[in-house]
Amino acid sequence: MEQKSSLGEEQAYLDALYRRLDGMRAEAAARLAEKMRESGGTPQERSQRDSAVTMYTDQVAVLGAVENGLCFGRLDFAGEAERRYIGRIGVFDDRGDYEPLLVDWRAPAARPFYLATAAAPLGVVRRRHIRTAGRTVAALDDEVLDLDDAGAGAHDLTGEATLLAALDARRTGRMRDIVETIQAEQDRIIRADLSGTLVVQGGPGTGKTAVALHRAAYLLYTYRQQLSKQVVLILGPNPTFLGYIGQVLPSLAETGVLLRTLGGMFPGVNARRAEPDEVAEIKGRAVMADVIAAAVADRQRVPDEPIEINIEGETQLLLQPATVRAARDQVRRTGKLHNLARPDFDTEIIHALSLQLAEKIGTDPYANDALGGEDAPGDPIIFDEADLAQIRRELRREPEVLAVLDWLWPVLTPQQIVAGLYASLTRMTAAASGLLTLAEQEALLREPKGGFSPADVPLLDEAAELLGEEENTRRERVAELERLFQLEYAQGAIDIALGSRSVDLEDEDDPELLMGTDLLDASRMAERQQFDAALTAAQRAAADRTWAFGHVIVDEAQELSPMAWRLLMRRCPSRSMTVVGDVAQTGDLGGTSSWDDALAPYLERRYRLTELTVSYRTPGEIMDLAAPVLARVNPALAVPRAVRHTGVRPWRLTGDLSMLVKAVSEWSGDGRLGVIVPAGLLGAATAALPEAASGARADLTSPVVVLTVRQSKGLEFDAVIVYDPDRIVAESPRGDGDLYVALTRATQTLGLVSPGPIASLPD
Ligand SMILES: Nc1ncnc2c1ncn2[C@@H]1O[C@H](COP(=O)(O)OP(=O)(O)OP(=O)(O)O)[C@@H](O)[C@H]1O
Repeated sequence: MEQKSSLGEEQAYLDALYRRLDGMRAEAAARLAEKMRESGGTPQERSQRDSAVTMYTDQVAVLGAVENGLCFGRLDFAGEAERRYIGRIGVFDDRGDYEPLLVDWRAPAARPFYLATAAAPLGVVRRRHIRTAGRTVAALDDEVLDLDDAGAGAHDLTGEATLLAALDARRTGRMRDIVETIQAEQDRIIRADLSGTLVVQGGPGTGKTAVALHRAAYLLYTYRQQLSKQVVLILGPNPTFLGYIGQVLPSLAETGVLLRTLGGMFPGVNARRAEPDEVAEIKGRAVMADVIAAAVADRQRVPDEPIEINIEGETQLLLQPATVRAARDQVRRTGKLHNLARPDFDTEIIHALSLQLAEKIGTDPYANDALGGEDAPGDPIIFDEADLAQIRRELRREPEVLAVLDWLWPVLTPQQIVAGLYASLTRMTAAASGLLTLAEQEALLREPKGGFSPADVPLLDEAAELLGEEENTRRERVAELERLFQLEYAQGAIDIALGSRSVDLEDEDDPELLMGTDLLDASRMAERQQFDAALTAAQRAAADRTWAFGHVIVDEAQELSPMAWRLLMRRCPSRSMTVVGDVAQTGDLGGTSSWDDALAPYLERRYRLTELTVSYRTPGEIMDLAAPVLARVNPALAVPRAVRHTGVRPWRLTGDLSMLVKAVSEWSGDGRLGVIVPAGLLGAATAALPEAASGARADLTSPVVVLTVRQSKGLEFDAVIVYDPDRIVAESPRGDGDLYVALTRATQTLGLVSPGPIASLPD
């Protein structure tokens, strides 16, 4: 009875909240439409109008994103009968004195919702979880924070019933936000200080990714002024993963974040080339910074023999190796970057050539005499400074001189340095001898066609740092990107006006690929804004290789190579970072098994390490099976405590791929099944299961998905079948870590299919 009246009471409150939300939406949409209709005006007016369009577009997006689960909690405080409703955004009454109707979950006033316990109630007497379906209240879970209950419950879970309902829910192939059930240990990380580097170590399913995303939302809310200008970067391991998490931030009403993989961190390059793990490992080594530096230095040539240069087809000058060496050393001493130093090098060489030319003309007055040889030789000519300047100007126009300068000190792009290295063993050896073995150097050689791999990106970045960009190249690139972004931006504004949402997901494909509305509309609108584009800070950051982010969040951070860390640290000079990962799950050969090893070069030990200890994903029965594998990977790491047991032990079948096919066809679950196979069997397994989605860009919303361990990283499925665990272990030096990852992807059930007895797992 009491429950029923409470439901009615909460429904009435919810109805009022949604009415207010509808009102706010209508208002924002009307303002946006009005601003979009305006045209003309002074440049300043146009720029103000564009800022307003950006602001209202954001507002419409935010208000659209909070439809589901707008309000999910209520706190009742002791004494003064105060109540606070907690939700996705803050909502104020539009009448009277603007009473808060809903407190944003990120506001300090909402914190007791996540932290209050019976032992430390923070003034709260009751915490209510309001579960909704659309705009209807579906259920209420009350916790009375009573000291008599303090210490009860195995895990001190907050809102246990709501949490378990969320954990038991079928997976959709897209990650959901956890804003309704954030646990205390997670809340402390989400709201940790912005400054400094925070490392979050946690076993599989402890909510690291969820925490990282909510932290981004929290930081943007709390430090909006600062971070909306400087942008928060979230770096994830692969495009599938970014697709998986891509909806979380918009559902939390945050769009001002840049999501990227390492392969997308060099503007203008879409690094998707596949390569063997062993090759990626070599490219990730710290010593590659020296190899790239040597490769740049190697392009500053000193010839073995004097170079003959013909001036106007008649006078021959000789450029001596010693002259070139002296010029090169002189220019190197200035410390300027390679491309930016080229004019200095030109000056040195032209100066030397001009003296030579002057001397030639001076001692042979007929040399340049158009009449030639009739007159008697005169006295040597003395050149003054103006004559010499004239000679230098002429030399700078001589095609042969220019060609020689280009050969001795070419202006280069980072792509030319890196691809040039891979294209020639001579170049490779010149740069890498003493740093890499000959076999390693040879392993890096490759066909020039086919683009770059993700492991090349830190090398391109390193080269860019050493080359320096010529201002006009940079300006041209930014202009081109601005043009594309104007188009995207215009499209985004139209999409939002039509009520759909857009995410700033990494665009792996054609950046001009527009969806939804008519391209013409978008380009017309882009034209209108040609001169005063309202690029968002995130868009600017995406286009600018040297952008310094306000905060960087790295997920699956254990996979980053030393070279990748180097790139990332350059993008985050403030070292305000959240580094999230599990050193037991490292799969990449260039990744780390120790946070100290990875971070010491930049931070020494000045980082805060915190741990997540409870696994929300993986049931106890599966965690028990995985525990001995973890002990082999790193006995010092604790097995996360599973938050729930399902009563279903992992099952096993013996047989080959046909047995796997049978097991998949007999799977009767109505959620999603992940089939994890050794990398060497992906092709065969995909062929055997033609209905399943598969591979690097698998559609995770399909009922059955076939993946390698690497591809399954960070993902989860209702049920998982792992095929041939021993082969997974045997395939890589990090095989035990891989098996640990594979075993811990299921939220409900795990099955093992193997051609024989499984040596890598206990019976
Ligand atoms: N407080 C919570 N409330 C509800 N669900 C949660 C909570 N914390 C974590 N989860 C859920 O547990 C699952 C695992 O979370 P997540 O993927 O963030 O873990 P992870 O530590 O990143 O795992 P992995 O190391 O395997 O990548 C997700 O479905 C997530 O939504």
